[in-house]
Amino acid sequence: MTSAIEVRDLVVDRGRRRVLHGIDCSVPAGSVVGLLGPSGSGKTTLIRAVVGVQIVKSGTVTVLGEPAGSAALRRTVGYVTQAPSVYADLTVRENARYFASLYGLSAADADTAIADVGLTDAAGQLVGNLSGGQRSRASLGCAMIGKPRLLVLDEPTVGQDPVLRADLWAKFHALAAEGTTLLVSSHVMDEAGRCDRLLLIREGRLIGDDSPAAIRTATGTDDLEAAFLRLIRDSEQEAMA
Ligand SMILES: Nc1ncnc2c1ncn2[C@@H]1O[C@H](COP(=O)(O)OP(=O)(O)OP(=O)(O)O)[C@@H](O)[C@H]1O
Repeated sequence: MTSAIEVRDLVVDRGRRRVLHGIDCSVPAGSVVGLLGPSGSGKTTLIRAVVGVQIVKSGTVTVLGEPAGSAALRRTVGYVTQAPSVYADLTVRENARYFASLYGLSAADADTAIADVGLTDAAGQLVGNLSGGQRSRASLGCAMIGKPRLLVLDEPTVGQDPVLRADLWAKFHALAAEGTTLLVSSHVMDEAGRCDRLLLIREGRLIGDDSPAAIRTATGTDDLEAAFLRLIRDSEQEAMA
């Protein structure tokens, strides 16, 4: 299977601190890959390197065959940050139609994206009046409109109720089945089992890179949270040896 993302020996410093310590990983095309780790472990920094907005100290990040951040990737990579990037003084529909127009797409395409994120009933509402969870879904819908080949989502399910979270994950897999690659960060371990593969990061180092099933087998536990803890312990023992 071809890789949508190849990260080789990536080192990133932020401020005076080393935040990523030589990350190596690849993300297979057409899959949903979860990037999981505790708060402050480096998920957003790795994501920023993938979308090409992070200054890197050394190493390479290749996205869809191009260096991360290349002009050629602007139309093919979608990025949804933790802070919703939609206009608060426009309605959901106006936002979606605006982003659709940037891609030369129709009002119907905008309406489809709104439906995909479960916001049809709120389409006429000003984004500024939406709940936090609705606002992040509006942002996600707008990022999906241009049908990017790679969709990078930083904690997209924060603040969503369980039914909506399940719907969003079903949508992610439907997009992957059509060939889109999704890199989805989360610090909620119960979402890990929904991914095709997992990248487990801790203190700027990758301590797991496999399918949930393989991680369960390797750690001898069905509970992915317990598996993660076991991998942390193993990596600490390795570091001390
Ligand atoms: N602008 C910055 N300047 C200096 N250090 C930063 C900056 N942004 C983040 N960091 C540090 O880099 C480290 C990794 O942060 P990052 O945001 O990548 O973690 P994260 O895993 O995404 O966390 P969270 O789940 O809380 O979003 C943290 O120690 C953080 O304090």
